[in-house]
Amino acid sequence: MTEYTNTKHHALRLSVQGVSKVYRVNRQELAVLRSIDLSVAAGEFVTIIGPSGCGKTTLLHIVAGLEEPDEGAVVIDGMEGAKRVGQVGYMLQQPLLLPWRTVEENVCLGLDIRREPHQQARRRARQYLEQFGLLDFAWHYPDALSGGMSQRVALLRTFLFHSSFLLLDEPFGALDALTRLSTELWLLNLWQEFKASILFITHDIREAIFLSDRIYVLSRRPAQVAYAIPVDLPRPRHPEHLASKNAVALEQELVAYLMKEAVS
Ligand SMILES: Nc1ncnc2c1ncn2[C@@H]1O[C@H](COP(=O)(O)OP(=O)(O)OP(=O)(O)O)[C@@H](O)[C@H]1O
Repeated sequence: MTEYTNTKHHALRLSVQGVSKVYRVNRQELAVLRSIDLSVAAGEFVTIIGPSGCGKTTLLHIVAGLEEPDEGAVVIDGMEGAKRVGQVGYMLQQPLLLPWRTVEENVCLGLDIRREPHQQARRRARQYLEQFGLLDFAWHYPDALSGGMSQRVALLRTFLFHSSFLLLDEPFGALDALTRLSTELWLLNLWQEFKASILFITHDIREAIFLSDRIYVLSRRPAQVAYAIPVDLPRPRHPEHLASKNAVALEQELVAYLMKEAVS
């Protein structure tokens, strides 16, 4: 594993320490995660990439507190065990918008759950809908939205509820290439506006490089951290950064590793 000292960011938001997980199904054991260490610092955008089925979602579930590890610890903002639950926002690949609520009402969902005063919540939602180019859709229902728009609404909802630390599980997997790129740029704007910390899962090497400050590369199951690689590209990111020497070399390194893990 490549050692990496984080100098740009300071406060540690997440520390995963020696996490292992074995599922037991029909008296059979499936070792999924083996001694995973990783961290996310304040304001950092960190991505996990790894072969299909290696245990990425399981790891995110453990961070969120939906599952418990067999060994190891997860510390979020200094809180461990059950205390960490509810400290992060978690968004799945499917946007899961409520079909009976308009876009504005969907974006307000978390604020309503938190019992923020009705008018105040709507004012805030409208401000962000406008700032992030969604105001024209505010009174639409989810079934009238494209896939890319639905993901934007779901992301904005997650940011408004848990603005400071988000877990995103392959949120753009179902989008076509151009929509995906514009939604990635949109997410980076949102991340910078909220100064959030993000732990992101993707299968897509280009996406990992484009978005991240650092990438953790997992081995096949039982997943271990094979590398933790800093992405040495300027911010704010532009699509042309992907053609730079650094990005191309990193992409080749990741492709070679992941192809080897997928076939061997
Ligand atoms: N609750 C569970 N009980 C038993 N096995 C499970 C459970 N959840 C996941 N698994 C198994 O654990 C392995 C890892 O699954 P997981 O979804 O974490 O991988 P992943 O890397 O996110 O997959 P993908 O790349 O397909 O998104 C898979 O073989 C899966 O079938």
